[in-house]
Amino acid sequence: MPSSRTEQPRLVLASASPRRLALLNQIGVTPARLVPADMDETPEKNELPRSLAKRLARNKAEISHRAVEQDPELKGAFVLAADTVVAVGRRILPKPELSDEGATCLRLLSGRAHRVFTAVCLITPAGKCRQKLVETRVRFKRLSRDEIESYLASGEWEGKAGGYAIQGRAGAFVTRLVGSYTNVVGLPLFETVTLLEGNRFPVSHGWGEGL
Ligand SMILES: Cc1cn([C@H]2C[C@H](O)[C@@H](COP(=O)(O)OP(=O)(O)OP(=O)(O)O)O2)c(=O)[nH]c1=O
Repeated sequence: MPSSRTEQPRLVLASASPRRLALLNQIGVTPARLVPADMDETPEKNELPRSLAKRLARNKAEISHRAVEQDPELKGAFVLAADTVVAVGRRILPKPELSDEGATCLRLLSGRAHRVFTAVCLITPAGKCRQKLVETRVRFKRLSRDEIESYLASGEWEGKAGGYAIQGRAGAFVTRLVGSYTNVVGLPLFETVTLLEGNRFPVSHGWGEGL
């Protein structure tokens, strides 16, 4: 319950991703709590990449919101969730855990353009669900067998959508990017701020005290 007129409303981040937390912190937003949603992220039959991202972001937000509403300390907080999907055409790439799967992703991405979709879902204190879907086009250089091998040895791909992390070594594979860079990392900052501010969660309010 806000006690003074300068008090910021509370935000719960429905994510276990350290990248999402770091991106939120980058814009001066500190979640009151992390309440990740544990759920099956398997695509449905014939599900399109953008539909999958939207469905999963919404489900994550709703699961987390239910837990938040049960918690007297958090009840009434905003809940923010996101889901990132990498696709080549209609083909959805996995979040590989095994190096074979990681190699398949990299061979598929090599020398080609692909799309990264991140859906962001915000549940307001009034229980309204607001979503945005952001698309970024990324092109990779042609990857040699050695480059694929040494990237796999780095382990940076594990559990990342499409089997790479643009914020790490794979940044050097990118020959072209159209759209939001932070969208690829997992949380499109421009659109997230627009979503938050459009729903009465001020973000840039206290920026005078920043860097
Ligand atoms: C393409 C790409 C993805 N990723 C990451 C972002 C996400 O963490 C992950 C995509 O999986 P997600 O299912 O979106 O997120 P997650 O399971 O890691 O976290 P949570 O559901 O708890 O929020 O891949 C990068 O870090 N860099 C990249 O370049």
